[in-house]
Amino acid sequence: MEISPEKLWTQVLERLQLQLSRPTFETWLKTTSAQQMENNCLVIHTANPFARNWLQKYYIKTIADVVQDILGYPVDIYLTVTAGEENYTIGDSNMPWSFPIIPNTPETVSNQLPKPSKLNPKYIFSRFVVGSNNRMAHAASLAVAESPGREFNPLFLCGGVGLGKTHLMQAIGHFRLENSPEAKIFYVSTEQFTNDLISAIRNDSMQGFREHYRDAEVLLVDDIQFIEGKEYTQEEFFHTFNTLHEAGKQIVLASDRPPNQMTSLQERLCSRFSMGLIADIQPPDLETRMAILQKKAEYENIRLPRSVIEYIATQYTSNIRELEGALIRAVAYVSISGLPMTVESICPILNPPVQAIKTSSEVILDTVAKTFNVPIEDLKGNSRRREISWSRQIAMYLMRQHTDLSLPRIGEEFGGKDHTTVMYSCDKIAQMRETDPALDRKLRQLSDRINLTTKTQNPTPP
Ligand SMILES: Nc1ncnc2c1ncn2[C@@H]1O[C@H](COP(=O)(O)OP(=O)(O)OP(=O)(O)O)[C@@H](O)[C@H]1O
Repeated sequence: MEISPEKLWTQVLERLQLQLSRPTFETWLKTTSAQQMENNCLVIHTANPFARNWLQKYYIKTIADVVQDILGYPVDIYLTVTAGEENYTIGDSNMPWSFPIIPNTPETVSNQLPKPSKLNPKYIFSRFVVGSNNRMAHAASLAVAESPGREFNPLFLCGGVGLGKTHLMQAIGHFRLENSPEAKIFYVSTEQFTNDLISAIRNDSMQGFREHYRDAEVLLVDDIQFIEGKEYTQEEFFHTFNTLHEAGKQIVLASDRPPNQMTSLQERLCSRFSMGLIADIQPPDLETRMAILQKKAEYENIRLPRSVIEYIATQYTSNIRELEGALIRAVAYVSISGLPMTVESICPILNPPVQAIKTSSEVILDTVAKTFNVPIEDLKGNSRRREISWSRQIAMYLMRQHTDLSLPRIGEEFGGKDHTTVMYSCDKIAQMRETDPALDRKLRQLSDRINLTTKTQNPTPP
């Protein structure tokens, strides 16, 4: 069935209106329109660069899913703005807040050889701010980039969420490619490695899978903690690791914790992961946070008063992704509202997260169950009823914030859900929170309640 781009977009907007909160829809989507549809690419016109970049960052996948749902096949979504901005192409490193676009891939390619992921053009050494929190990780990454396979092999980068592990890892990849553009630099998430393995088994193409990964000159594997508990992936990764290591090829791994804290990791892998250099990244201090904001603003050509930089940097202390998110929100807000860029203008929209006190999964389940009036068994169950799955997603998100449990362990707390379900829920709530003030308020209240219960249960000794 042929459908015009305008009609298609009207249907997409109708559905998105139901899925997204009102402020989100009104601010970012209401003024969009479809321009054309050609070669499986739907071109959407957005009101201004901020709306375009915001949609690109937070809603491109949601939009693509809805379009695919209506058409029955995937298409690429290309967001544009009016005159003056057309020179940007998606994935262009000059584009403010751009992210590399990974085209929707039809199912049929799953039986072909694994494809290495693209590198984010922004994740280069020159955009990385070095501070006391990441100095060693940065120096080691640079050394590895300059002489791969020599000094630190493997290089194991570890640290909390949003602290620059992926950035450094990909910077190594960019550096190598700049020096030798034909080099086989493979950047994969552990998830992708596992998926490639599964599809190789399914398609009887293990040989191709092995040859592909063992052909890497530099293998960069992100989120290696997700290999925990996956026996067969560990087995296969062990052999890939050995082949590459023996051939003097560089391996770089990133994880949210060091190898010896990864549960259900084979002993032989644990010792291999630890045999090079383990470099950890800590949360940045105030000066480093300010320098990161400053650099980001310079690259994006945004003039930020020092007072604003200082204000944002003081509010967001533990996660650079959140710090950058706050800057994006502030810039978008002043651009749309027409207010000057001052602390007074932006402070109402910058609500730093409530400091989440570490607690037990029971406290979280209990608080969410009481607040939403949903039995704990339902939170742990498989019901897809809207209010139950919504409460479950919120509980998963809060468990990520208020505990040190890994995603697979959180999945276990919810009756054995897969870690990808947990990851999806956490990402979804985190993204919605950014643009939905009512949800943000609710999550703050919940965090406050959880903190209070935890303090009451474990009062600090006088
Ligand atoms: N030192 C830094 N200088 C400049 N930007 C940074 C720095 N550290 C992190 N960032 C930026 O913060 C964001 C999050 O970083 P990144 O994705 O590398 O974190 P991560 O540690 O891999 O997080 P996760 O554990 O969630 O995978 C990125 O946009 C990155 O460019």
